Amino acid sequence: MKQILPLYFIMGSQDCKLDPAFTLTEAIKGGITCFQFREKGPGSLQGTEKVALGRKLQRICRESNIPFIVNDDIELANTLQADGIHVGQDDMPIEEVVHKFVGNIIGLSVHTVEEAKQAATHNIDYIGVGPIFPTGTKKDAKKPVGASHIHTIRDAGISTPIVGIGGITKQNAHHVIQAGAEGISLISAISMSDYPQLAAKQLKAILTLA
Ligand SMILES: Cc1ncsc1CCOP(=O)(O)O
Ligand SMILES: C=C1C=NC(C)=NC1=N
Ligand SMILES: [Mg+2]
Repeated sequence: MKQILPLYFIMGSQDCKLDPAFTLTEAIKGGITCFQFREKGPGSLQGTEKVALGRKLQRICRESNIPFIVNDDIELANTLQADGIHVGQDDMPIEEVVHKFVGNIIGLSVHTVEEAKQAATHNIDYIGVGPIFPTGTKKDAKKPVGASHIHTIRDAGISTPIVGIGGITKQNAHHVIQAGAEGISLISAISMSDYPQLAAKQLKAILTLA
């Protein structure tokens, strides 16, 4: 997980300023360590178009040995033989995901310390803790918890690998690492950039300095 979590890019076509394949290719050149295909919400693709884009982005990841993770959709994750799946608290119960998902990386969204404690009782590879900062990308995001919440989770004795998520930019990314997260996961800081390779490079540099 240590190699995978540092700079965890998440994107769907609905989040993308430029062409998704171009943005992903550039982000990989810029040093992302993991990619999550999250085709969801207003303006996202459905059905065969969603599968086709997933396959296209998975191919780009495979060429560079970057783990390809699918958000929420276990049928899609199994159809694509994705490396991992990420589910939310109100998606398929984690016991069912562990049982049904054929790949090997399982991630879970976590907001409260209680949810983090629950997650630690399952064989989960990482938890996505957030939203850390205010975000406009996820319409139904919960109240921002601040980077200190990661510290609180660590103080509760939870050692599950953590990526922070929500409103993370090159200006605030260091707070997330200093609070005890293994990495940062983000959408718009790269997906809305005119220069996704530079955006990824700058975020990666901050991680090494944090
Ligand atoms: C998927 C998700 N979960 C909590 S906040 C969020 C959106 C993160 O997007 P951004 O990095 O653009 O704030
Ligand atoms: C909601 C999410 C939280 N964390 C991660 C890593 N991905 C997500 N889709
Ligand atoms: Mg979800």
